[in-house]
Amino acid sequence: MDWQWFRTQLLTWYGEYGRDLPWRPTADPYAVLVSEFMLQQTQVMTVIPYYQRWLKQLPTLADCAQAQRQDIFKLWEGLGYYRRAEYLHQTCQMIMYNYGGNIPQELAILITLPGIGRTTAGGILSHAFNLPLPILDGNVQRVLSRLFALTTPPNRNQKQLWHYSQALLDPDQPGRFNQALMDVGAGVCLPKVPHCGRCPWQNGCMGEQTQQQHTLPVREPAKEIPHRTIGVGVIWNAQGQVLIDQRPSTGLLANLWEFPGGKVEPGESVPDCIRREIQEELALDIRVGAHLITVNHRYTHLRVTLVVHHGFYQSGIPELRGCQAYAWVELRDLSEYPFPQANHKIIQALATSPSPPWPLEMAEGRVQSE
Ligand SMILES: Nc1nc2c([nH]c(=O)n2[C@H]2C[C@H](O)[C@@H](COP(=O)(O)OP(=O)(O)OP(=O)(O)O)O2)c(=O)[nH]1
Ligand SMILES: [Mg+2]
Repeated sequence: MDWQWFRTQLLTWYGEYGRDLPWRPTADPYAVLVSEFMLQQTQVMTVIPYYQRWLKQLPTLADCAQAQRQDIFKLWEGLGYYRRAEYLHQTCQMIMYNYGGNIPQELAILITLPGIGRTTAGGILSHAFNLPLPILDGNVQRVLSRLFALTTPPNRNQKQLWHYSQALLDPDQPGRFNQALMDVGAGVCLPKVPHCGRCPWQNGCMGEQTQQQHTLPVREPAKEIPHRTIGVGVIWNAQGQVLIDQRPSTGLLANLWEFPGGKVEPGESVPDCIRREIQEELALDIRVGAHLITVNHRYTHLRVTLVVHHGFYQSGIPELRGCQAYAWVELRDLSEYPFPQANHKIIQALATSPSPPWPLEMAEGRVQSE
């Protein structure tokens, strides 16, 4: 295989068509680290404003290490996969306290840090330190599967894919090479419609030569995503504040705030579910009132239908039974807390209903879907 041909083709193409992205010109390893975390599972266009805001508020690794958890989550809100925010925070703290504030330049060490897998480590080391380490995210897996006509589904073919990513990599300009490879994946070798006519590797692509560019990579049949109906209560107290709680530090949507509630059990009505959940999670007695909104939302591994009712505090002192913290807050202060994506519609519905004191039971229910 003439690896040099692939390198020259790609880097020449990149010089002309490479994207102008805010993290590309930087030589600051911390800025590269932030960009790599944000780009895990998230598209470039979505990441850009988050990246810029993050570096404005936390310009150095030390700033990030010392930041409050709450501020970290707030800066990440809306970007999804919130685990990444927590890992990035922890990683910066570990680099600060265990490695004197310098990002370790050894792959074997770097991948021991929270949230850093081989691809993220390769991205950081090649970009920030120009070390010859390959990457293999979803886009790269697709490009390589086509380029070498690999007919095994990528999730069962990791070893071979890593091998190709390493073999192709330009040892002199690994940072540029990896960036260019990502641009091919994001702009040319697209999942549904590969633009082979614009590809720097067209003449060397075994997938195209065998007319498999539309069928590769081979996908394994997708699993059904389970669906759950969730009863959710917006509980009001006599001061016109509403009750929110912070989800546990592990599991789905860890550390985010929510309106208390949970899964409706078989045969249970939604109001019964809300009463039970608030008893189970916070040990409070409430009365359930009018329906506020129903929101359908799809997370990566779960689809939920949130059936939201108003509710009224009756009695009890909150106990933290299934959550980390709780707070009674004014409606206008809700925006200070990081919530799951699906909650924006709930908060919007609250903002457009009349403010308390008002006959809460009379509130009109509205149904809204995806
Ligand atoms: N309670 C609640 N759940 C929400 C909100 N927003 C949101 O996306 N959800 C999602 C997160 C979860 O996938 C689901 C709630 O399920 P859960 O995991 O809390 O269920 P649960 O209380 O029955 O807990 P468990 O018995 O499974 O531990 O709904 C919200 O404001 N309140
Ligand atoms: Mg719950």
